[in-house]
Amino acid sequence: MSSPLADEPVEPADEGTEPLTDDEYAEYLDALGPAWEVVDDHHLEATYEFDDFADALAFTNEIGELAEEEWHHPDIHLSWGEVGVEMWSHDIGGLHESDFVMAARMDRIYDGDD
Ligand SMILES: C[C@H](O)[C@H](O)[C@H]1CNC2=NC(N)=NC(=O)C2=N1
Repeated sequence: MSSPLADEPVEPADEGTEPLTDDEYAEYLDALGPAWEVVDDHHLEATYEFDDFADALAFTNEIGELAEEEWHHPDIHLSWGEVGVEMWSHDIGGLHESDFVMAARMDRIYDGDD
């Protein structure tokens, strides 16, 4: 079941915006699925599991299309049966609401609800 966050627009941070603090991002993290964690108060991380490389590659391509549509891009590590994702706002050097929306959108694709 994906998060209502996935229905929010992806509105990347304006230049000069401060990254979210742990208190500020807590509500967004709570709204995401259990796959996601915040690392070093800097980025979101998740690992999605698949039956084989072909399925992992297909998912990689789907989230790549999402990233291009929204012009907000994850770092993706593609392996046999696994896709590792890191999500943060490079322009501000940390986390923004748009990163949590993207994470929820990726969950929705993984869950097949998209
Ligand atoms: C130059 C280009 O607009 C920027 O690099 C955009 C593209 N995609 C992006 N993706 C992410 N995750 N963070 C950014 O700051 C970002 N900025």
